[in-house]
Order: sequence, then C-alpha cells, then structure tokens
Amino acid sequence: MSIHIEDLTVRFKNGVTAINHANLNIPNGIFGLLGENGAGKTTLMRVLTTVLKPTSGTVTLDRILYSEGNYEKIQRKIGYLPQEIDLYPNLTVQECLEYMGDLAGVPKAECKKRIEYYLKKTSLAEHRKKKMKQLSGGMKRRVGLVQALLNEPEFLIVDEPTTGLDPEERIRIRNLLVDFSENRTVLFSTHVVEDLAATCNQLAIMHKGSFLYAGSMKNLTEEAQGKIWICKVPDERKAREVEQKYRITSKQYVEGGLQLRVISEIQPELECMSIPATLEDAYIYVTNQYE
Ligand SMILES: Nc1ncnc2c1ncn2[C@@H]1O[C@H](COP(=O)(O)OP(=O)(O)OP(=O)(O)O)[C@@H](O)[C@H]1O
Repeated sequence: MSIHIEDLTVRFKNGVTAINHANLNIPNGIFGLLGENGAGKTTLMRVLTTVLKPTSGTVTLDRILYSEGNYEKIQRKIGYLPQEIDLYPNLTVQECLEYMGDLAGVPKAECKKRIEYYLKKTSLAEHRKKKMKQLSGGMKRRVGLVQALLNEPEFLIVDEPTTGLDPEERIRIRNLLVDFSENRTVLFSTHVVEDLAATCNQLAIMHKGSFLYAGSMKNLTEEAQGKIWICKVPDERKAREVEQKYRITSKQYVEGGLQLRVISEIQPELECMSIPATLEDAYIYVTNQYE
C-alpha cells in the first residue's frame, strides 16, 4: 500500500494555512513523520483519515482518490491511533474492544478472534477484565493500538504513540509497531527522534506546512555529517558567547569547563573535534536551514 499526496493545501476558516502545497509519497513499511509543534502533522493525519477535507490538492491510497464517494472504502483500509485516546472508562478492555470493533463494522465472531489475537500480541490478555479507567497510560495506549487494528487496516496511522510512557513501555510500543508494519504501511508521527531511529528506514520532516525532507534515515543523517562538533569551553560566560554564534544542541558540565555539541558548516574557532552526526543532529540541522 502506498499513499501519494500532491500539492495538498489545508487552510482553516481563521486564515491559518496548516498545510501549504505539500507533496509526499508514503511507501510500504514504517514511515516516520517528524516536525515541530504546529508543523501540520495532525492536520495531515486528519486529512489521511478522511476526517478533514483539504482545501485543494489530491491524495490517493493505492490509486483510490480521496473523494466523497470513496471515503467509506478508504476508511475500511485505515486504522488510527489518535494522540489523545480516552476510551469508555467504565467498560472493561474486552467490552471496549468489542464495542469499537462493532462500530468499525467487524462481524462479531471475527472481532472476538481478532481481539483474542491482538490482546495476546500486546501482552494485554491478562488485563481484559479490567476497566479502562484502571489501566496505566501505556496499557491504554496498547488498547488504543488494538482498536486501531481491529479492522485489519492496510494503512495504520499513529499519532505520538509513545508520549508520556516510561522507557520500557516505549520500547514495547515501538516493537509492536514494527511487528504490525509487516505487509502494512504505518505512518508514525512523533517528536521523539529516538523512536524513529529505532523503527523506521524512511521519514519525512514537516515544517510550517510543507516537507523539508522525505527519504531515507541514512541520507538524512549524511546531510549533517562533518557539521557536528564537540567543543570545550572553560566557563558559562564563554558558553553563552558560543551560543550566540552557533546552534548548540547540548551542553553539559565536565571536568575543567563545559562541553558543547555544536552544529556548524565549518570548524568553530574553539577547542573542538568533529563527531558523527545522529538523526537528531540531522533533524535540527535540516530544520535550522529554513529558520
Ligand atoms: N481546527 C483548526 N482551526 C484553526 N487552526 C488550526 C486548527 N487545527 C490546527 N490549526 C493550526 O494549524 C497549524 C498546524 O497544526 P497541527 O495541529 O496540524 O500541528 P502539529 O504538527 O500536529 O503540532 P503538534 O506537534 O503540536 O501536535 C497550527 O498553527 C494550528 O494552530
């Protein structure tokens, strides 16, 4: 399954242009979506789930055009885990999923089979009788993932699935997404660069309503190679001077002063050495070029 977005624009009634003539291809597998607050990620996901009609431009899903007449067909192919998910607090996990499956039009017997399968896959089987309000944040997120999968979607869209979770739960959700991405397309939107580094090969960077980059993780990281430096300064005053001149991505006290991680096209005039770029460095490098 692949998704093509062509010259997409979303303008709200208040005049805000959330997506501005954007073009993107989303191929099979896990595809990461990175972008600062307000970049337009949620708006894009709302368009892709058919909740929001774009102002102009086209979207196709395996050559099916997003148009009023096709929305139902498209919705059947999509699963969505929104950023905020508060599923019926007084229902048990099992009841909640049966109800969600019913809403998604999954036949009852088939729905029970799928719930059984996905509860096991998400290590939630032993919690099926608990009420939703009794679950931890990570468990709720996993139930959210199961509900998004009940219609066996070919295209799964997940919005910030790991926000607020402890490291163990984050790793668990990431691994689940990798498992689920087999034979599917998964759009994984997050602010957590580390999560994408651990799960995707391909990603897009969204900035002020358009895409600054779309392609492989490897090529993105390549763009920042040779531009990342570790520099040492004696004190906070000197660190502030450097901060005014360069983009600093981290700062920590070390013996004899402060160590700064600096992004610069050329070697800064400081005691420093070049180090390999990470995905986070590359993300900041690319977005900084458009500031
Ligand atoms: N319903 C709306 N009406 C008016 N403006 C909106 C609406 N929804 C979003 N916006 C604006 O559109 C822009 C993009 O918002 P969007 O929620 O898509 O960004 P985002 O990348 O998902 O941000 P975040 O990472 O904070 O969730 C923002 O300027 C936002 O204020």
